[in-house]
Amino acid sequence: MAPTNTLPAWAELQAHHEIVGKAFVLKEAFKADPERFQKFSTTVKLPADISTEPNGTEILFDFSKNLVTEETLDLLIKLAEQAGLEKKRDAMFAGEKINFTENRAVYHAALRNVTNQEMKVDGVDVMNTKGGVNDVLEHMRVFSDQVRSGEWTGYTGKKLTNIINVGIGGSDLGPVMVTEALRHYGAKDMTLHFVSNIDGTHIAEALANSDPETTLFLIASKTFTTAETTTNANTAKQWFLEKTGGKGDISKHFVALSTNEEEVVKFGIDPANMFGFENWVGGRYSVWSAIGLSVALYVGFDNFYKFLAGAHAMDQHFRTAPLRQNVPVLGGLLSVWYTNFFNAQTHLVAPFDQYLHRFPAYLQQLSMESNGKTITSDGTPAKYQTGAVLFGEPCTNAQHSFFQLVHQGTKLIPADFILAAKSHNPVSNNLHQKMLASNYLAQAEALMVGKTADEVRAEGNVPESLVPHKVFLGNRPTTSILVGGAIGPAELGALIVYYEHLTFTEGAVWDINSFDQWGVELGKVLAKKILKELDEEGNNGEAHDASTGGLLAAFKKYANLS
Ligand SMILES: O=P(O)(O)OC[C@H]1O[C@@H](O)[C@H](O)[C@@H](O)[C@@H]1O
Repeated sequence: MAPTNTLPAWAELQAHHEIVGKAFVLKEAFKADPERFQKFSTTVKLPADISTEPNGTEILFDFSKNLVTEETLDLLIKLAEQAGLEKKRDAMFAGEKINFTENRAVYHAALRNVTNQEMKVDGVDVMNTKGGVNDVLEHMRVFSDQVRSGEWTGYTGKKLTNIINVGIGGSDLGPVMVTEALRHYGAKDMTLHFVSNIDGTHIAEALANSDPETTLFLIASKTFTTAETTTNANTAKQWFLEKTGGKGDISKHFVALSTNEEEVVKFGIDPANMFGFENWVGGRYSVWSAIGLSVALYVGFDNFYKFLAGAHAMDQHFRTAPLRQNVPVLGGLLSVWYTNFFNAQTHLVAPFDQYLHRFPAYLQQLSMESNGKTITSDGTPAKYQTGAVLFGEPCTNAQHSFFQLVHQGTKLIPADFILAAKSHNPVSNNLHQKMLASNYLAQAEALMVGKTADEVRAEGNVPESLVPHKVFLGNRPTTSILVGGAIGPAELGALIVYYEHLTFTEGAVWDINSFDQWGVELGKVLAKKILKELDEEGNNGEAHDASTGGLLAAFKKYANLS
């Protein structure tokens, strides 16, 4: 396609930013238009049979505290249309190979296609084919039921209650985030560990309090060749065999979640205990696949299925809602607006929800591995900014640390705030949840209205020299997401998919391939080479630049390597 910044709507947006965007005062917009909240907010309703609410949970997306007018949204949608967003979306759902640098379809939506719509890649029905989506789901159901009920036992006949997931990147972040988010639904007799880091501390700490008789290892790796995962898995296998004096039965204690049967078998896992998926599932989208087995084990298959169903509901919304009411599209276009026209560099996501404490970390991979790209579809560098730096922490904690910069720093930090109306833990007569909600509301309002010098003075007793320090410029944009019930599996599924398609929308407009990740390769290759050098006697890194060589030599000296 033509470079995004040469599309007619881009120039229109630039002109609109000069005239309207730069001068836009959010609090004035609310005064001028009493309907602004209604006009700029949209509610998505989940099906009742999967929701935490009897009539179906509503999720309200309030975009009204963003620096936009109706004309801004119209122009952004025009840009999306000119960039071919709908065509690209439909191509993804049609199983076309839109991941063109790896010649792969991007079809993780099939994994949560709970209405069993026809979905095909290369003419093959991925849902109902042997070993396809429905078969793997059934395998996951049977296995998770057996482990949870105690029918599947370890080599001494004991129930497996200690689950260790070994995986990294998408094979870790999704399972960790989702099991934490759904802890309320988790089996009370189960302990979960997630080992990802090559730092031996990670596996050592997980094994330290584990009993081999009751431990189940899930070796989670799409490729089954990732250095961290294969090394940690081998260490786990060695530990298991040593601890059981060679009597331990690998087939009862190790299962593989992977696309690579050959490597799984080489490792020593019975293919019958392999839960497969296809290469059209990107690592960062794999929690919906067999990689989500830890979730199914922990919260039970029925809840895992509701998680998929909530995700599917958001897929349906993204596929069918008009762009102007399409929440992931609006979220993505707002990100484009701030990134490309306001020169914002970041995207803050702050869940007002302790269970969602790993949500920002999960979104970092989703967003930054997808859209941290410079090269556009024709192989030339983008002449505009792409992926923002996504960061976040749960609130209210974040308010007591980096929110200083969000309120009074020199940078524009567009922020998303997420809250559930109902807490799973309404302790102290729901006081905590009301305080949480008051902060959720107050932060967005404070960021918008700010505080003028006159308002500071009116508070009295403020020395004039302090006044500028107490001024808040305000006019800082937020999107508020309010889940109408509690965050259960379906609500969580829908929230994740909101961000997936928001990321898709950004990538479609920026004309980049959001589905590869070549940028992670260079460091991996170099690390392999350096690992050999660490063992080579007399090699003091002479082949490297002076800094790398100097550090390598110093490491060898301090670590007593020759
Ligand atoms: O699941 P695998 O094959 O072990 O890969 C883990 C991760 O490996 C990283 O190198 C990739 O950048 C991620 O996208 C991926 O999720």
